[in-house]
Amino acid sequence: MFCPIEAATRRHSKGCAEDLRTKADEKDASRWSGRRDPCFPGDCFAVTAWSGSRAERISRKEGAMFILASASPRRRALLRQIGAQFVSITPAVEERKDGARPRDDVIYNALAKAQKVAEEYPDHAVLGADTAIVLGGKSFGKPRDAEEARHILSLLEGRQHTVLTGIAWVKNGHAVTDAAETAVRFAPMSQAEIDAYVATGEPMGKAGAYAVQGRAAIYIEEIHGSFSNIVGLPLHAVTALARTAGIVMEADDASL
Ligand SMILES: Cc1cn([C@H]2C[C@H](O)[C@@H](COP(=O)(O)OP(=O)(O)OP(=O)(O)O)O2)c(=O)[nH]c1=O
Repeated sequence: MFCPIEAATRRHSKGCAEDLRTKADEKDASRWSGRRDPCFPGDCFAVTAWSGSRAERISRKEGAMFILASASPRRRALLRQIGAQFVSITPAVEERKDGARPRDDVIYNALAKAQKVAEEYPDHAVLGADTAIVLGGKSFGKPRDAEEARHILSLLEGRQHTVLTGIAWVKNGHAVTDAAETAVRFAPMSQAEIDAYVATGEPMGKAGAYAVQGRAAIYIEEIHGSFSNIVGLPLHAVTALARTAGIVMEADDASL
């Protein structure tokens, strides 16, 4: 069952729920009242009633069942892989990476991304996600530049780390959240191998400075857990969470 967004946020971040609430309040205070009913199974919808220029692009995609709040081509590819019908909108969100509680951070960021888009499209289901890797209690996101990519890879090589992806569905002012964890063991890499890999450009835009679905695959010795989680969207968790919230991801989905 959906929780009110502010409650879901508060669970994962002391003080941050108020930040989101304040922004939303500034935009449209009335949106937060009268939207406290849970979303019942079968309460699905097609994304059809749009207005404005960005919405025109969206409305051409008939049958979209939800909005992916993401700029990530990997997340889009994963959802297409399972036949989900969606449109994507890039949210402008400042991501939180304080490192002390990485699981809370990825859930908070996923919720912030979904909530940002839901502010604009409050009647539609919105999916947000955030991926980080954790090694020795320290969390790493996307590298700023090649130097940082080399540094992160020099820490990962020859060791096991955890990939965490937070996910959040938001609809009608309510949210459900979860996070998936995958253990990944890197083979030892020489400095020359790290330099050559970074020179391909592949690490940029990827949490942990590598792409398991790309050239980095030759350095991945072991994976325990969801593969799609490493690539940015744990498909089992995403669909299971959607089901609990009564969100349908494709038009002819009869699983509810
Ligand atoms: C570890 C790993 C991450 N990644 C990617 C998935 C995500 O796109 C990215 C993690 O960064 P995120 O900040 O989670 O996502 P993003 O900035 O790409 O997209 P958005 O915030 O708009 O949703 O790293 C891979 O593609 N392969 C991998 O092996």
